[in-house]
Amino acid sequence: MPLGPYPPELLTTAQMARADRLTIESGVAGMALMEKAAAAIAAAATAFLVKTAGRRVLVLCGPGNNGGDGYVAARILRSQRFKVRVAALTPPDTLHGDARLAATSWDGRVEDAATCDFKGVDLVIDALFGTGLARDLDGPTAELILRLNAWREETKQKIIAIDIPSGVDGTSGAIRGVAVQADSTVTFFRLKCGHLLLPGRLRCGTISCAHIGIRSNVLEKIQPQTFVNEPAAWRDALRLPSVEGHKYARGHAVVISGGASHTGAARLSALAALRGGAGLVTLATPQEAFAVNAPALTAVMLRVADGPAGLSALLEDKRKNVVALGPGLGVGEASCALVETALAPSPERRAVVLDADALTSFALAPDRLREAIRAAPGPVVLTPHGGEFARLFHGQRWERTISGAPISKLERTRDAARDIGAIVIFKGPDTVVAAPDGRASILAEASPWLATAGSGDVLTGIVAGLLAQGMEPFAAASCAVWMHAAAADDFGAGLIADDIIDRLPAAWRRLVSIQP
Ligand SMILES: NC(=O)C1=CN([C@@H]2O[C@H](COP(=O)(O)OP(=O)(O)OC[C@H]3O[C@@H](n4cnc5c(N)ncnc54)[C@H](O)[C@@H]3O)[C@@H](O)[C@H]2O)[C@@H](O)CC1
Ligand SMILES: Nc1ncnc2c1ncn2[C@@H]1O[C@H](COP(=O)(O)OP(=O)(O)O)[C@@H](O)[C@H]1O
Ligand SMILES: [K+]
Repeated sequence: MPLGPYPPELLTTAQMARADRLTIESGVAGMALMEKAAAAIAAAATAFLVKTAGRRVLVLCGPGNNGGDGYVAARILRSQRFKVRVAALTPPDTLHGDARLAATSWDGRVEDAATCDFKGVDLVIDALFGTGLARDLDGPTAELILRLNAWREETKQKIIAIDIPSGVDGTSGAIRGVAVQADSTVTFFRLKCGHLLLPGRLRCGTISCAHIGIRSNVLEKIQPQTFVNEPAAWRDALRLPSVEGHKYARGHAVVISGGASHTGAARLSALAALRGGAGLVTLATPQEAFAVNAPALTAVMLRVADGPAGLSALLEDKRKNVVALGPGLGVGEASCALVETALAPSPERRAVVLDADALTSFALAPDRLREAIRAAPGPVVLTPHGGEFARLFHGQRWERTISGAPISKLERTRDAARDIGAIVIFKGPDTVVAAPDGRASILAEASPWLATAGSGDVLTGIVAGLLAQGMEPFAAASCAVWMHAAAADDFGAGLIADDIIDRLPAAWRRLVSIQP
């Protein structure tokens, strides 16, 4: 995971605007923030130009404060003797507030961005739109961005975006019409959700976050609920084995196997639960699959449990504190009944992890699952991929709000968690974890090699393993997603699901080395 670490909180564009406002109200001049923002951009540009021995910079400025940052950066770069051109979407004398002040600090020529050329340019700074982008881009602005992206493609020259590539929605990561393809993005104070959510993340290039004089105590008023999924967000909730501990102190997870011809998935989950740190893991198998499972297990224990009655009998052992089911389970009423048994009210606060077929089985009856989760005494974690999410939460099909703003994967996950009353891990390249109380995390980066059969089954097991140890459920779900990605990162190219399990100790070592 080469990106980050980033500051922990992620903001919406509205929250970022509030952070700016609160800072300005506290007595810091808007222009002072802009000078610092521009200095960070100029430093990034200089580093790039020195590396490539480039001298000619084109700054594209928009109508708001993002454009303002651009004018100031242009001035700083010219003072460093780079050859700087500025091209603007609107004439500088039509700007307002700090942007106008910033534009007047540039005493060079201002070209019309609609017709400007990129001849001989070594680097473009994209200062068209930042967090104030309010609607889809079209007309000459859209044409300019398409021309800019084509120039980058053709010449292999680079683009640095100020705050966010223009056209990317900072809150949702959606592309509003068209968007700049940047090589590097310098944002301020905190990342915005749209920097990590797809497709926005793919437009940012490398992301860095500069401090511009906004104090972190503004966050006490803003109360962000979304976090970068990095150890800083949950490391202090992690349970490590204690010197006087024993295996039962680390919990006992039960994973339910499918029938004789579908046993591999649950075995992956079971072994991952053990590597995830559960003290004991039992694979509960139907009798018909016993002979298939038995020779394939060593540290994972095996018990026969046929149907709901068999599972109930197994769960009479109160020390079995987590049940995970779904991988290879089969879709249908039999699986619904097993899920309901796992979730059934009992004096213990047993945790339940539902994945794959355990979710799809309720596609036609999500209310039935909602009821069972409501009655469940312990925490419940659902781990859908895109298809499973769509099947289970098909009511949430709207892509935009009435005002036209895109609804993000983050908001859909948060709504789903609230609606169903469980922690939801919405998997994919930008995995989002959301809790019913509104907290959410987004993974900054994961190896695309994770898109391999059985990889999700491993994640299910890691979640179960962490829950077995009594880790707080939202933290456990986020930590599992991070460990899964860290293990894949450690292995590198050519990974299959079994390799993720083998590399979990490397993820543990990284975590153990970080002080809470
Ligand atoms: N004082 C501040 O508030 C600071 C702001 N900063 C910079 O300011 C940016 C935010 O500034 P603004 O809020 O002015 O917003 P932007 O500069 O991102 O854009 C807002 C302007 O674009 C117009 N606009 C929005 N969507 C459009 C569309 N689709 N087509 C055409 N025009 C459109 C709006 O009417 C407005 O004029 C940040 O991204 C950051 O770069 C930084 O300098 C730090 C300090
Ligand atoms: N392109 C990708 N980049 C990074 N991670 C991915 C990508 N595609 C899938 N993943 C991750 O791989 C896992 C796949 O899970 P899932 O779709 O359930 O697979 P399976 O059912 O085969 O186990 C999830 O953790 C998901 O987040
Ligand atoms: K920009």
